[in-house]
Amino acid sequence: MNELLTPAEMSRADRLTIDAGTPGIRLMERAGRAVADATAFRHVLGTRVLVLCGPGNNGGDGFVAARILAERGYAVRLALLGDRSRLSGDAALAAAAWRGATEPLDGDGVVPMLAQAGVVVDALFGAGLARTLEGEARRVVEAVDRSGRPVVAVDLPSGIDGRTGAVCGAALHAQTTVTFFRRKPGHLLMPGRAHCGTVITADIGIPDWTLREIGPALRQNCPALWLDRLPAPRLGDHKYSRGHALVLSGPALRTGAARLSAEAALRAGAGLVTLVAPEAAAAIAATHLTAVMIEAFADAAGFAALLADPRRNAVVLGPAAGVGEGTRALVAAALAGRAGLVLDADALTSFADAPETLFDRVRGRPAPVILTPHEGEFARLFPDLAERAVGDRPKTERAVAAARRSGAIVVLKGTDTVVAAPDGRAAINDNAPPDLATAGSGDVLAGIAGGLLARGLPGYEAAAAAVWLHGECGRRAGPGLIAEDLAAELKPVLADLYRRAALPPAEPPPVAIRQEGPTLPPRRLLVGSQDEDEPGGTD
Ligand SMILES: NC(=O)C1=CN([C@@H]2O[C@H](COP(=O)(O)OP(=O)(O)OC[C@H]3O[C@@H](n4cnc5c(N)ncnc54)[C@H](OP(=O)(O)O)[C@@H]3O)[C@@H](O)[C@H]2O)[C@@H](O)CC1
Ligand SMILES: Nc1ncnc2c1ncn2[C@@H]1O[C@H](COP(=O)(O)OP(=O)(O)O)[C@@H](O)[C@H]1O
Ligand SMILES: [K+]
Repeated sequence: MNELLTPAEMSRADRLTIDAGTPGIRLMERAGRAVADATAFRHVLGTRVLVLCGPGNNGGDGFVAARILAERGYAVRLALLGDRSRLSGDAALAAAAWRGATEPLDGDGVVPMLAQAGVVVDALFGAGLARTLEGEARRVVEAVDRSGRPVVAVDLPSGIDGRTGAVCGAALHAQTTVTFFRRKPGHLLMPGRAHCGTVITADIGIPDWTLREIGPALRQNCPALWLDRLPAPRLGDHKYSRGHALVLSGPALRTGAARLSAEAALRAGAGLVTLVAPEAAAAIAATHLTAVMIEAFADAAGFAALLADPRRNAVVLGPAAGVGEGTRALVAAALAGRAGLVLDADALTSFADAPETLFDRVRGRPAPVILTPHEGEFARLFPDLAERAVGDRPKTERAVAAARRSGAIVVLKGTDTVVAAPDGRAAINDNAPPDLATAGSGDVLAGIAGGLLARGLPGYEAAAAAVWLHGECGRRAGPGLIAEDLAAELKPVLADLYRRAALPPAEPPPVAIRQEGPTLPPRRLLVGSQDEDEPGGTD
């Protein structure tokens, strides 16, 4: 269930299913029924429902939902953007089965309709949104948003680009979004994610084999991607078999960032962690660290000598390391060695003037390199791929392009952190709370990634697991968290993961929407992971 389908890939899944014998109208019936279920789940009988339909199949789903809700006894009012005679295909069939009135829809007329509505079903535009909203379509979307009425969005909140998560001129904010078969990148990428509310993924009868044909590259970051590479400690393990991570400290007054990384690497399960520091910094760090060991070095040659022991299999370099030639030399020394490498913060910024000199050393290196830039650092290394430079190119594509260019695993951080590999794999993370936007939180992430490299995880899996674990730690630590709180949360988070890994494989997910028969009670739907209070929890 963690595959993400672009609208083009979804339309291919649709086409493959239809070609294999399921009529399109049946898919639309199930989609509309899922929307009706989700609406009825949150809004009791007696709520006035306003269904706003657009000119395509998204509108067709709206006609079906309207019919089913009316059959269930809801007072339903339906308005259509554009001319009914221009509806075609399945949408025309769905409209023909709607027995109520079809009112015209425009920016002025919708205002009194909204005043009477208890809930709005947004079936204006979904996967087929093709350009910036303008004219009446835009005025309607803006009026609905201004009204503050709860919105159940069909597939996507109208105005959100399903491929990129971008707002195309204007976009609704939904309380619930019901999508079909698999989520779309726009449900996870910002700002789309902030418009979706709770995302429900309904099974409408598209078979999983279509995914094999399509081969989607994008995933939601979740344990299924990497849990098999993260075994619980085993009988017979000893600390050296669990790997040894080195974390580079900054100078005397800047040791905190590396200490955060080092403790996180140890909590993530590296058998040993050594903080390596210039003399004066080592003395200061020594007053703060216990299980983390400390070694001092004088210069890049001394640092390289510390890496010579092949058991030292992971290095974290960058947090508060300082920007300039000194850090560049340390990065070069680390890249010349055989350890897996996490380059963060100053280790990235130090190459802003000549990123190719970094990438030249990364490409073809046998051990993995993980780069963990936030958007600012990313723009320094990949100016042509920066958010501001690329218009509507989504974060996923920018991260994959950067991974291909650099030869590294790229973790492009933010609310919607993307992990990308040079081979084109990419995962979008959605479990991180905004509380993580606090000083030092990125240092903890770099440390977790380094700890997982030390444990032997491959680069992509280490990076994706680190991002997810970091998000879970943030959720557990909760509001008011500071970076110091995060690493300790790895204990319960890992305990839970190991328990999960030891369980027998899960039952296949329940069929979401019953296809025929009476339409009354809401049925089980498949719900996004963050939404335990939705109908997925009932049956
Ligand atoms: N795929 C599946 O498996 C299933 C898909 N299903 C449903 O179908 C939906 C996709 O349907 P879709 O392809 O007809 O696209 P949709 O979102 O209705 O929009 C197209 C219409 O909008 C118009 N239009 C576009 N942009 C515009 C703008 N800015 N401003 C104004 N107009 C604009 C565009 O006009 P045109 O570009 O042709 O001028 C066209 O008329 C999908 O989201 C899901 O809900 C389900 O039924 C179950 C199975
Ligand atoms: N609004 C947010 N929601 C979720 N995670 C966030 C948010 N803002 C930042 N983060 C996460 O917090 C971390 C911040 O890292 P970074 O910007 O390097 O900060 P620092 O350098 O202070 O450690 C990253 O992992 C980022 O993904
Ligand atoms: K919609």
